[in-house]
Amino acid sequence: MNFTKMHGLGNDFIVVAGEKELPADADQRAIQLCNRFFSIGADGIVYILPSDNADFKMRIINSDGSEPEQCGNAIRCVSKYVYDHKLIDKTEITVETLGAGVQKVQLNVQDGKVRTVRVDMGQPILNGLQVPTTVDEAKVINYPIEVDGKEFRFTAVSMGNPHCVIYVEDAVNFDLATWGPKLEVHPMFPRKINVEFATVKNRAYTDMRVWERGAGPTLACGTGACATLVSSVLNGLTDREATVSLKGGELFIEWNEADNHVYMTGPAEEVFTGTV
Ligand SMILES: N[C@@H](CCC[C@H](N)C(=O)O)C(=O)O
Repeated sequence: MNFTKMHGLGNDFIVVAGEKELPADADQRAIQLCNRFFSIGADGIVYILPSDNADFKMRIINSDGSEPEQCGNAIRCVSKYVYDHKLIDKTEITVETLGAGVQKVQLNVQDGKVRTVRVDMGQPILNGLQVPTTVDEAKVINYPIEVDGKEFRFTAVSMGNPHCVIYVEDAVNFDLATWGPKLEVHPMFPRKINVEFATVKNRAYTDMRVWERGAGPTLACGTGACATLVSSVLNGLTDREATVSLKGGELFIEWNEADNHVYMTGPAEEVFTGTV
């Protein structure tokens, strides 16, 4: 299998193009090839496939073999890949996702290569049961949750995939490894959840660290950054445009009042190619 190793702010993927559909053993391949000690190593495998209603279809498999509905950093990598590898010759493209519909992407090209990518990530889903959580409310904002006798408060947002955002005093030094995995599988989240720990620095800047469903602690999460901005607006903490600072770098996120869509802008990088 030919592959290209790519990343969005250190959230890294084995990108595979040229297959017609997802391989039957996609889960096992991901578990094996994403292993950082015995194989290539990555947070997931991303397949660029043909689509009937968009320029391309993207499917992503997490490093534990599970398939999420959407991935913000992967969609930027896919968009860079198809342009830089000349599979397409335009700077406005569409990418079909499993659970977030067809997304519109704008490529910022300099010297013939894509440098940054702006993605229309669609409308956030806020209904508690639809995120999904077990909370039957139109919005789940600053809601209590108990883990091992400790109470947190979370805001639930789906960007196609489920997120819970928790505000802490110091996200950068927060004990992600202890609380992330416990919250990921908490019974309030029927399809598990991505967990964002955030600290708002000012109305336009937020620190965030993420524990991803199916991948653990990653250096960045695009959908997580979008969920964090939406949560911060719902909690009255930031404006509708803000920078979210992750371990691997910064993403600029806008939640447009007119169309209710969330827009994410950030880089994508190619690291190396190989055959396995
Ligand atoms: N890293 C991603 C999200 C990948 C999927 C996630 N682990 C899930 O299971 O929902 C991003 O950049 O959005």
